[in-house]
Amino acid sequence: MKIAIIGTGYVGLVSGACFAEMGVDVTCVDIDSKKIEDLKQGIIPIYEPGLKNIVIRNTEANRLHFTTDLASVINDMEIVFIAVGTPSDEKGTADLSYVMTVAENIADNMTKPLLIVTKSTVPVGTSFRIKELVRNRLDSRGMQNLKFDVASNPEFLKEGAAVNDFMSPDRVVVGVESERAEELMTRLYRPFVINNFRVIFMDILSSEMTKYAANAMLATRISFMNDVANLCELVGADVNMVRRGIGSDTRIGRSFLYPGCGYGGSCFPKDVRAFIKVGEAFGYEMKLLKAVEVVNNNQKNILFRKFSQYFNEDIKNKTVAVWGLSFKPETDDMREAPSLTLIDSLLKASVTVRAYDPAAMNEARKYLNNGIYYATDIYDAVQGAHALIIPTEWKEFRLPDWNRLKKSMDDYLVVDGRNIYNKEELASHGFTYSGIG
Ligand SMILES: NC(=O)c1ccc[n+]([C@@H]2O[C@H](COP(=O)([O-])OP(=O)(O)OC[C@H]3O[C@@H](n4cnc5c(N)ncnc54)[C@H](O)[C@@H]3O)[C@@H](O)[C@H]2O)c1
Ligand SMILES: O=c1ccn([C@@H]2O[C@H](COP(=O)(O)OP(=O)(O)O[C@H]3O[C@H](CO)[C@@H](O)[C@H](O)[C@H]3O)[C@@H](O)[C@H]2O)c(=O)[nH]1
Repeated sequence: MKIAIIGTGYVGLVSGACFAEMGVDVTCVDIDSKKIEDLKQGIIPIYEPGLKNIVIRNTEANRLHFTTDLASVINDMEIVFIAVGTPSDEKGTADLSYVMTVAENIADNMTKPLLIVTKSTVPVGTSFRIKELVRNRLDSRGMQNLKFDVASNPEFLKEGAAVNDFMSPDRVVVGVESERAEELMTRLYRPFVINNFRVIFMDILSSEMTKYAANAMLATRISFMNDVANLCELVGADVNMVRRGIGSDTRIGRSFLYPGCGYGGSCFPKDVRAFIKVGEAFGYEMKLLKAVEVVNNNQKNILFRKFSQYFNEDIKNKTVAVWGLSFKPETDDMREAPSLTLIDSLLKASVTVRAYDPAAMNEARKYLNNGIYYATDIYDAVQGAHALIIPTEWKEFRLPDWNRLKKSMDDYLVVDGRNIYNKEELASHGFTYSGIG
């Protein structure tokens, strides 16, 4: 089976590499020629555990190819996936310009029947817009008889665990409107779910809706727990115990109940905004999701507030060590990372920032202007610091040498944005601890 994936970012590259791993002949297409040249040489543009080996192995096996030239490959394909970005526009609506440009490109070059699959996260109705656009452009080329199908196949992988999520999905959601599309997608996904067939076929609108509903539900759980944590702090309850107490109810479940300094990343923030806008477009107010967003924006300021309150707002010219810059561990992705909100507030308050991240330092430089010091490791970051703040829970932060840290710091506040430390233990080393909840 031959497929093309257009857009070689987090989703396109992981999907392409994983499909190739299952024996599919995959061509990854991108307009970024530097990215494509690098990939041909086994240089991976993102930090994603396990990805490099799969890319190199399948490139060497001649099952995974990279090109910038869609036109030269499209007519060899049975399926083409659209996996380009759908960022928020200035109003929070999903910007579909990349998706539509790709659809035009497909329409202007296809000469054989094709299944066009939307993998990007898109507002309900987008796959039908693609269908209409492609049909119109084919007709205007005099190709009224050329048949094609569309399908929706939203992606549910998490960054930092993307390969595993893709290779062993909880489920695969596919929206179709023709038997041919269902047959092709069944054939493509069978190797991933061979012992337990978890492909859920549905209509296209429901499939597009499922993706936003899943992310919105997860974001809602997080904002709910952040509210619960903030109230726990006021009433003197322990949110970690509350989390365990409610998570052991199988109706609630344990995952995605961790309070913190807000959700970030390239998906939850933009998809919650876009889902609210889908509601607006249909005259329906998504009140709950608006609150989810408000809670999250507030939570992203919590680390700065705790630091500032500890020093009675007298923070000018203080020094802060920030451990963890990416929006979550095991990725270098900085999109909408809570660390950005924190560092912005610190710099505005004339606080000196010494930052360290195991993987995202280069990426962080693109998001943060000069004015912060990029430390070589966690110990370098705390030199002369009055406080240590942790927005991201990388594993290497879990068990530091507290005595060594104490000797390097000028004051001893630890603001733990992900509740990875124990208050009593830190107190025994002479630190003042402030977690979430
Ligand atoms: N990142 C995730 O974890 C994740 C998970 C599930 C779904 N999604 C969704 O998948 C989509 C892609 O997200 P991403 O994070 O992989 O994006 P990304 O920004 O990492 O990658 C997008 C890629 O598309 C390329 N591109 C743009 N226009 C192009 C064109 N005309 N032709 C070919 N390539 C083009 C860009 O150069 C870039 O390499 C989004 O809709 C996102 O919401 C993302
Ligand atoms: O209990 C939790 C779980 C997560 N987070 C935060 O939520 C954000 C998102 O985390 P996560 O969902 O693990 O990463 P993403 O890679 O953004 O993945 C989400 O977004 C993707 C893009 O749509 C979807 O495919 C995934 O299913 C969905 O989990 C991060 O800032 C986390 O720190 C919490 O604060 N508490």
